[in-house]
Parts: sequence; structure tokens; C-alpha cells
Amino acid sequence: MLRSCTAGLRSIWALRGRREGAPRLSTDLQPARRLFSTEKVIHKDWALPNPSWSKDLKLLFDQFMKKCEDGSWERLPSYKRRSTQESEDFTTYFLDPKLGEEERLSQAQLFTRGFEDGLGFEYVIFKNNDEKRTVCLFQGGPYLQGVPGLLHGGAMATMIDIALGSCTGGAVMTANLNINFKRPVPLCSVVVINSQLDKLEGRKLFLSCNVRSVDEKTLYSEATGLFIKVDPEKRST
Ligand SMILES: CCCCCCCC(=O)SCCNC(=O)CCNC(=O)[C@H](O)C(C)(C)COP(=O)(O)OP(=O)(O)OC[C@H]1O[C@@H](n2cnc3c(N)ncnc32)[C@H](O)[C@@H]1OP(=O)(O)O
Repeated sequence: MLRSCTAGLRSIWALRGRREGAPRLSTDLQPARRLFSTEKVIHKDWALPNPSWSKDLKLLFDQFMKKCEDGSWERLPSYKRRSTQESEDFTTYFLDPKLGEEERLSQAQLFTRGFEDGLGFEYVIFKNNDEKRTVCLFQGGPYLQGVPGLLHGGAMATMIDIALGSCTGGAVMTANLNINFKRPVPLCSVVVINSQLDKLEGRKLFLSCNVRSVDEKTLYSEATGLFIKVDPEKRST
């Protein structure tokens, strides 16, 4: 498994040299501003196949894209930065305008999209609006290692948070996340996170998910989450 990761890394670095315009890793110590210097980088949809995707991930992606054809499922695009409207929803609620956060926030990006292709979080989420559920296909790269050869539990928790959040829609915050880690996830493997909205109670959304191997034989984790719709009348700072 580690050998295949190393091979993957080698091909990723080789690709890196070849691909024009690929955003650079923040660890390259480039000024952060450079990451957002072009509209192209800001608006690139990252939830699409790239050369680091394994055969399993590409196969599952193709299967779900077929399900999208009749409109029952949709692929959710994913950007490094939130849309202006979404950002405004959250900043109005959480940030004190007196603190002058604009400059710092102009450099902010979703941390799951901050890695170069294949090294961190490779994922795509498909949503079934009628059934109020999502399926997240996730390949955790070599920079997400915890115990040698295994995915870090915090990386799994991050993906679970994002997968559950994708079932909600609108401006919500995670209030509670409860995860049972049942089996360790091999680094660089593909897992499938099935999430659903179980109950809506006022501003409270109760969600649950499970994380399984591609062949569905291994149950890696189960989780529940409570998300709260932000109340525009309240300031939380
Ligand atoms: C697609 C991309 C998805 C990305 C997902 C990423 C999401 C995140 O990482 S969010 C970051 C982590 N989360 C946070 O920082 C949240 C910090 N917490 C907060 O800001 C606030 O507590 C917040 C917004 C969750 C709730 O505050 P507020 O709006 O004032 O709600 P509040 O009035 O206290 O509670 C509303 C209801 O929720 C309940 N509730 C709130 N928190 C909890 C909790 N932890 N457990 C159980 N119930 C809770 C309250 O009891 C209340 O219930 P009821 O209406 O029945 O009386």
C-alpha cells in the first residue's frame, strides 16, 4: 500500500511539472495573494477528475454522472472559495466589521482544497434532493496520514463534516459531530460516504452518515451530526 502511494506521489510530482497553470501548494511559500491572482484559479471547479484519481474513484464518478442524466442526482461543484453571497451570509453573522477582517479574508480558502492534486482531499459529492441525501466519493492522499499507512481520523472527520453539511443547503454551522471509527482507512484508498437528513426541527438539522469501502464490505465509520441554520437576527461574536 505504501509502495503504491509512493508511486502515486512520483506521478503527481511528474504531472506537476507538466501541467500549466496548476495552483501551487501553500507550502511553496508563495505569497497567498498569488493563489487568487486569476479569476481562473478562483472559479475552478475542483470536484472533477484529475490524473491523481484512482481507477475506483473514476469508475464511481462515471456511475454517478450517469445517474445525473435524468435529473434525480446532481454533482455539486466545489471551489476553493465560497461565493460572494455565501461569504456575506456568514461574515454578517460571525464577524465584527470593526475588526477590519476584509484583507485577511480575501486570502481565505476552503482547506480541503488547499492541496495539490492527489496529495490531500480528492472528493466529489452527488446530491439527491428528493431523497435528501448525498454520496461523497473520497480518496485521502498521502499528506493525510495519521498512523503510518492509514488515514488520519481528523481528515476523516473533516470529510464527514463536509459530507453531512452538503445535505443541508443554506447557511448552517456544525453544532455537534459524533463519530464511531470502526475500522482504519488505508491511505490513498477510496471510501464512499452516504449521508442523509434524518430530521428537521426548527433551525436544527439532524443528519447521519456511514463510511464504507467501494465494495461496501467494510464499514469504516458511522456518524451523526447536528447542524444549526444561522439566525440572521443574532450575532455570535
Ligand atoms: C458544504 C460545506 C460544508 C462545510 C461544513 C463545515 C462546517 C463547519 O466547520 S462549522 C465550524 C464548526 N462549528 C462552529 O464553530 C459552531 C460554533 N457554534 C456556534 O456558533 C453556535 O453555537 C451555533 C451557531 C451552532 C448555534 O448558536 P445559535 O444560533 O445561537 O443557536 P442556539 O439558540 O444556541 O441553539 C439553537 C437550538 O440548537 C440547540 N443546540 C445548539 N448547539 C447544540 C449542541 N451542540 N448540541 C445540541 N443542541 C444544540 C439548542 O439547544 C437550541 O435548541 P432549541 O431550539 O430546541 O432550544
